[in-house]
Amino acid sequence: MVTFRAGVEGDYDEVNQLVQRTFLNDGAGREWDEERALFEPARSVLAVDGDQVVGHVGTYTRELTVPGGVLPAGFVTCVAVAGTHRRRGLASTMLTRQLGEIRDRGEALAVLWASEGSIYGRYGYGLASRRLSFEIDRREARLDGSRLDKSRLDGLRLQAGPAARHRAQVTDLYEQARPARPGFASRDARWWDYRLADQAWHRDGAGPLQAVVCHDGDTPVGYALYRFRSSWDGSGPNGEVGVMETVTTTPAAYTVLWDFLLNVDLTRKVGFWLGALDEPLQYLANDPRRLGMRLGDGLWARLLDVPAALSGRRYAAEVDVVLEVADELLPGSGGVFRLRGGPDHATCEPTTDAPDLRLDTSALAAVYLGGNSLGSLAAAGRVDELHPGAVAATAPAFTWTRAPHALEIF
Ligand SMILES: CC(=O)SCCNC(=O)CCNC(=O)[C@H](O)C(C)(C)COP(=O)(O)OP(=O)(O)OC[C@H]1O[C@@H](n2cnc3c(N)ncnc32)[C@H](O)[C@@H]1OP(=O)(O)O
Repeated sequence: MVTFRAGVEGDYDEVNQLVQRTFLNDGAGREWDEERALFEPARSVLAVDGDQVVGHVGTYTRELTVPGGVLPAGFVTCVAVAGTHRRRGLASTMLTRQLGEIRDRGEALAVLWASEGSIYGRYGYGLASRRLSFEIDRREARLDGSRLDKSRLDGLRLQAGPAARHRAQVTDLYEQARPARPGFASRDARWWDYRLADQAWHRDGAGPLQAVVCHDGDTPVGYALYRFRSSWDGSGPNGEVGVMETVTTTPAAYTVLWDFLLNVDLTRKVGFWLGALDEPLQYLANDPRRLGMRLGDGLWARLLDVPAALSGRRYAAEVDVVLEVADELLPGSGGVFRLRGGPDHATCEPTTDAPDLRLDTSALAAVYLGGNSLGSLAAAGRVDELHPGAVAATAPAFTWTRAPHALEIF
């Protein structure tokens, strides 16, 4: 019989083996101390059959930047059920129990990256951010010289080398950028150990992790993490630059860093898998089509405490609206709420007033980070307008200056 329990300290190895197997990795040589250090056993839910762990869902305790704020959130990870025990409801039981735990800890929302897009909607998650991936033929693509203000680029200089050597500057820049960008997640020392860990098996044939830091005078203003992959074919050099992330505090730093990444001798391609939907590169390139852009999904979000989540973000325009939120899985998290908000204030409280808009919790999650328009969800029939004009009056408030951007899969 399968039973469920919280994790304990000694569970990591068995959980890791289960996760490696279910993700179709052989697990060989994938012992990873930096990942082990992230494991929060008490936040895991395990399914156990006899003495065997046959299911797991995990949660990391982190902060998530939302429009105009930073909130504690449950970062859901390592959802796995053994092949022998699938489609019997084990994941549903664990994921539901996990959502209760996240809510009871006072975290207003949960976020995750989905292995398959069809899994999480049924648990109230909504696709809240998207990513653009880039596969750039660098002989065809370059930054458009006419858009580069050379006077602003003067005085910027680059310093490159093994990523670990630049850790202090990189972490500092990330902390400066984090509060302003929805989708960014807190990274304490353990998370930086993990991010900068340079496991050979993780390189997928590429070289060691590199950092390039841009300085304006003595001040660091941006960095990129990347790897080179050396390759030669019959016609000569065919190397690649694989960009992991770029974080900048000025537009000039962004331009200089991408100019560097696009102009590495002996390379032909630049890959960037986790770009933002509004990645500035697409507005700087001489020919955006040459950037090989592809749309992908990003963070899925699940609201657990609607008033805390909605009052914890800010709004691009003044809004005063009553929302009826249906939550089939966790009815206690739904209800009717009045949201009053603007660029520098927000309150959200249960109300008995008549609702202006009716939507389910996954539709609200989809617009929560500002990555989807409420009007688009309404066009899909996922928001009911109960008061004429309510969609048009509310949609602009839920947008934000920048698209949400999740920099890393966890
Ligand atoms: C955040 C993350 O970690 S994402 C990673 C998710 N994990 C993986 O992809 C690893 C490989 N897959 C697995 O381990 C399992 O198939 C899981 C965890 C995805 C699902 O576990 P199960 O115990 O089989 O799920 P469960 O029986 O509770 O099914 C719940 C529902 O989800 C559906 N479902 C489950 N897996 C999938 C899937 N891969 N694709 C589409 N639907 C799915 C089921 O059909 C079921 O639907 P229903 O409620 O309409 O009947």
